[in-house]
Amino acid sequence: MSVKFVESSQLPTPWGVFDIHGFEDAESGKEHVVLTLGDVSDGQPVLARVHSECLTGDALFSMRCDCGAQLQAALEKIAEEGRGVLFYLRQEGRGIGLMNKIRAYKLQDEGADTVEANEKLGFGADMRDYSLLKVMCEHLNIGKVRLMTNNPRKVKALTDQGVDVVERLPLQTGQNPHNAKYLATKSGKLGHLF
Ligand SMILES: Nc1nc2c(ncn2[C@@H]2O[C@H](COP(=O)(O)OP(=O)(O)OP(=O)(O)O)[C@@H](O)[C@H]2O)c(=O)[nH]1
Repeated sequence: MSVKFVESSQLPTPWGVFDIHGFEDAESGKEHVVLTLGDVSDGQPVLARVHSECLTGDALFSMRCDCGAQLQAALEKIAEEGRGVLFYLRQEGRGIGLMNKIRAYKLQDEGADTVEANEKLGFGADMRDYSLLKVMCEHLNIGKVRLMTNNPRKVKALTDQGVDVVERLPLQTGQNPHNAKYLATKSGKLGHLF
């Protein structure tokens, strides 16, 4: 594992002043960030969100997915509790990258669902790798989490790396007519729990 901690600083947000921790993967050149609020290293379960980058949803307000709404809801919930962690992983497009995600969108415009579109481009349905979470959790001394997700793969990924997921909290928000088919495919083909 070539992921290394780089530096920490502060990040004021509309929901409070978070700490921001930078990590880089020398092998892939990818840079990731983790936001924390409060003392997350005290051994108590930490309210957590593992979020994969979605430039279109997180930064450009896209309604084709539920990513931006989930990101905001997660930060709000962490702020409400005054303690928690957001792992922001730069695995755009479920790991296929931004340009390929736009190619996949075009195929979806033409009738494919989100899984078929990935496959037509020669990718698996979900190419994400969560193994870097181990280094991040160890660095922050996080051993137990209450995970905000609808995705059972994230629960398994953390558990496989020795992080105890003591609770899964559904994160259902951002549904709209533009993402109805996408969300139905996630629950029908990708095993998302809704
Ligand atoms: N390939 C592809 N990726 C997409 C599409 N729509 C959204 N994404 C990506 O899907 C990922 C969604 O990430 P998350 O919200 O962390 O994960 P999730 O699997 O939806 O699980 P939870 O939100 O935790 O329930 C992001 O990387 C998005 O860029 C799409 O149509 N095709």
